[in-house]
Amino acid sequence: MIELHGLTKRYGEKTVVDDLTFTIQPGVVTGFLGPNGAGKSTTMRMLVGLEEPDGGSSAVNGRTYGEHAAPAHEIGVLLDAGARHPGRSARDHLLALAATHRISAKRVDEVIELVGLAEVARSRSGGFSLGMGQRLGIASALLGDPETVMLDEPVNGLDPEGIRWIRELLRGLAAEGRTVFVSSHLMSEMALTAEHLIVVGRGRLIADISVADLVAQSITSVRVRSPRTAELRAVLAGDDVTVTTGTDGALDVTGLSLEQIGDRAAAAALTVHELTLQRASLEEAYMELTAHAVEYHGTLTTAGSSPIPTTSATPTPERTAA
Ligand SMILES: Nc1ncnc2c1ncn2[C@@H]1O[C@H](COP(=O)(O)OP(=O)(O)OP(=O)(O)O)[C@@H](O)[C@H]1O
Repeated sequence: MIELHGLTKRYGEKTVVDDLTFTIQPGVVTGFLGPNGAGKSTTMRMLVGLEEPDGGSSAVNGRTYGEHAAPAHEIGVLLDAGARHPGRSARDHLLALAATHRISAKRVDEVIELVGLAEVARSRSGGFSLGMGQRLGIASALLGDPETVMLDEPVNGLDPEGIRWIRELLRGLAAEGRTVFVSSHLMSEMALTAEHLIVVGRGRLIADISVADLVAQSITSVRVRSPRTAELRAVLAGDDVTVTTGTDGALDVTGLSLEQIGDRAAAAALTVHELTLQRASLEEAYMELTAHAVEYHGTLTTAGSSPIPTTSATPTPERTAA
């Protein structure tokens, strides 16, 4: 388990991690999401004592990182896959790490096998591709068979097969009852890997929410199709109701539930050929959550997005029909 209480970090005038409080539970993969510069890496670095917080506290498996006598058995981390001597082989790199915790060479060979580096384990790691480096970083994290695993952007540089492999690996580690905390700025990836999400923007907590709840909150409108569109439009009209017509003639309705629409159509004896909930994709829900927290905008970023909900209890803002 990982616990943060009011964790805060400032660099000069800028607060890059701002009063973060949340708990990462064992048994599920928790995704740590946020735009570039949101403070994810800084948070992770503080959790393992690589940065000193300016406020708040954190604990891994019930104790601060520094209180653990053998931290590699408590928390395995991948923070920088390039952090290795290029002249050393993968095996020697792992043996050196293993020596700090009296971990056996047998365990080194096990993790090499687990991450699929057996064929290149004795070659200079300086020649490794980005993906091979990520695999070596993951092997380092797993070396101590830790209860908690924390990986910063582990899919960086992996090919599709590698991405699928890490997804299954993380889910497997969680299924064994471990705490798995993994950062990404890609919702699409986290949607497939994580069951729970911590979303941050500009150092602040935006959402602490299960993927299932985020999906449930992302219902944005109801699509209804009828051969008597004009009459249906009239019976649905109301102050807080927005009805737009799609190119195929179907109506897209916000402000009424699926049941209310069905009841009104039935009361007016209007035949309905389709009545479906339209959900924003998780990617859209995430973009809405973080719209105001994106620090570095590309030229294609649209202006005037919805306000950010500040807690998990706040529903995803509804997409307004144009
Ligand atoms: N050592 C440092 N000195 C000054 N500013 C820093 C330092 N480390 C990080 N920052 C700043 O802190 C902010 C948060 O950075 P951080 O790397 O934690 O974000 P991130 O969410 O991991 O982003 P990314 O997805 O781009 O890796 C950024 O504005 C970054 O420029």
